[in-house]
Amino acid sequence: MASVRNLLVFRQLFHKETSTYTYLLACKQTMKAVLIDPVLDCVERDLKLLRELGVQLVYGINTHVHADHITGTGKLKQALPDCKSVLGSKSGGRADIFVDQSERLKFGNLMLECRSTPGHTNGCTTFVLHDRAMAFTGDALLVRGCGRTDFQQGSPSTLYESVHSQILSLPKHYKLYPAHDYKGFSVTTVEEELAHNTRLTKSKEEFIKIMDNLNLPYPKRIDESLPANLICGVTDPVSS
Ligand SMILES: N[C@@H](CCC(=O)N[C@@H](CSS)C(=O)NCC(=O)O)C(=O)O
Ligand SMILES: [Fe+2]
Repeated sequence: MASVRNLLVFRQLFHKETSTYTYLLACKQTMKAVLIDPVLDCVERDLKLLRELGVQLVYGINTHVHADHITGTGKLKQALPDCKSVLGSKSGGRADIFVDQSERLKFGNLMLECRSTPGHTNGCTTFVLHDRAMAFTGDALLVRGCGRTDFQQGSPSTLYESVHSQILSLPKHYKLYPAHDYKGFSVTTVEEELAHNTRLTKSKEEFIKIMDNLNLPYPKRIDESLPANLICGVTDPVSS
């Protein structure tokens, strides 16, 4: 039997317009796959890649209800009826499977641990692949930054606690993969972020001040994205 280190097919995909990363993970022994944070505009690209790699999508996972783009999970489910959508239970949106702290999602012989990391939104979830020392942090932690806390259910105090207790407490060598990057980065590690994160290396009081004064413009597509993502990115209510 192949060692777990050789079991993973991994692809990091990018949506340029919203600087969103989508991750494809698949088990080489069973060819079962998951997509983390697929984007509606990129569903054809992702379906083609799944076909080319010969893998079967079992879960379309959203790390949270996104505010800047529409999720691809609803459209993927229409194309691949065996695929189930996954969302954190406190998200307030629709999905086939709701996950909570410490639950596990199995795909073939690989498994993701779900860690609740609220603060950017209530339902934000980080997915950890311990076998490969990788974590998918959504918008809770970005490379050298973090998700904003000024809309949805944002709370700087909650985000600070979440990131420190659930992400930066992982072993130092763990690789961290964010849902977005605006500065040209693709991946980081726990060790790097503990040393160099421009916000989360500060005290909690300083962090709250920084977050309360970001003054970022709202995402351009927020008005269409939020309502669509609450129903899995599709307007047909039967196909969540
Ligand atoms: N300009 C982009 C939106 C940029 C943005 O607000 N990004 C979010 C993540 S998507 S909810 C964020 O948390 N950013 C944190 C930061 O420090 O930049 C657009 O118009 O789509
Ligand atoms: Fe977000």
